[in-house]
Amino acid sequence: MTLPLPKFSLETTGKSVQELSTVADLLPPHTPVNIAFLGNETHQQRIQAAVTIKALGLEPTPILSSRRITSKADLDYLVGELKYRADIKRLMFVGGDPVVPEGPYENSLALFESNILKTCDVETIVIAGYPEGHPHITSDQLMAALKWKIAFLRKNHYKIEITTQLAFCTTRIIKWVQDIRAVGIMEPIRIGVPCPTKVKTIRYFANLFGVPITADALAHYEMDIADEQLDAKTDSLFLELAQQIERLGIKNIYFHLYTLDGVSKNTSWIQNHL
Ligand SMILES: NC(=O)C1=CN([C@@H]2O[C@H](COP(=O)(O)OP(=O)(O)OC[C@H]3O[C@@H](n4cnc5c(N)ncnc54)[C@H](O)[C@@H]3O)[C@@H](O)[C@H]2O)C=CC1
Ligand SMILES: Nc1nc(=O)c2c([nH]1)NC[C@@H]1CN(c3ccc(C(=O)N[C@@H](CCC(=O)O)C(=O)O)cc3)CN21
Repeated sequence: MTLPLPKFSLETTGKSVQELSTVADLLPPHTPVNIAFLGNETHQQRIQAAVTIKALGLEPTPILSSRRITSKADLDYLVGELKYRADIKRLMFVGGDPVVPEGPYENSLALFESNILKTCDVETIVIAGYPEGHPHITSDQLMAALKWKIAFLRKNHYKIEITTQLAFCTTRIIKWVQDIRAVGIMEPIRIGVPCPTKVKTIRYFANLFGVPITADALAHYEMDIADEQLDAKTDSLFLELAQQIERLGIKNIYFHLYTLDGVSKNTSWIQNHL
């Protein structure tokens, strides 16, 4: 079965970026690769990851976690190095997990209002979407913030993309996409779904990110029968999403692949579905 993965993007971390070399030759040139902003990694790792991704002919998309940026100098240093050393064209902004911000930026709205966007001179700004909601932020709050960010970025003439949090439930994903389109947000949406990954790993990250594992997800991933050490499947979720999106005539939808057991594990899976 060939699944539709046109123009997909991937996510990596500082410590696992080297693994990308195993798939780089298979990927379309300039495939966007997000660099997760993890609390236990350093700016050096994030910058090196961007340099590595660029050298592989792919497009680094560093994520800035607003709440983990400790000062304006910290922000200027990180973004300056990403621009200078990896010539980044894309940057993703998220609120970030710390309950109390570690510096002056409470959320991505605050980062937008600093002058970082002007100084970093990137073409595409990516913001987050939450098809399954967020454990600490209400849907109304998320929608208000999304509208604010879109209006701000449109006014400032950026290319905009929305990349979603890990999501498992086709019904909720489709409903969320329709809600976004219904308020006139027609920009590209990359739906964040996991590649085949150990059931144990999926449960761990879903719990960490506050994404519920519904009955729908259990069925789509065959997680209801799977051993914790076996891989959860992904094909039926992909196919069903793609079919529904096509049937409903929703345009500008892509997939963002989370390779939570490491990208080298998913090399042949990605290759088979390109
Ligand atoms: N999608 C992803 O790949 C990632 C998502 N996150 C999650 O994203 C959340 C929100 O990110 P965005 O949608 O970019 O938010 P945002 O920065 O655009 O803010 C949206 C609204 O949520 C509030 N908010 C943001 N972070 C919060 C938090 N940790 N606790 C309570 N309220 C918060 C903001 O004040 C604002 O009202 C983060 O808190 C984090 O849990 C974090 C890292 C990566
Ligand atoms: N609320 C929230 N916080 C986050 O930090 C976050 C999200 N949501 N949503 C998705 C992204 C993806 N994130 C992550 C976080 C950790 C790994 C990670 O540790 N990966 C392992 C790879 C696999 C392995 O070999 O086991 C690594 O070592 O990099 C990957 C993606 C973080 N992200």
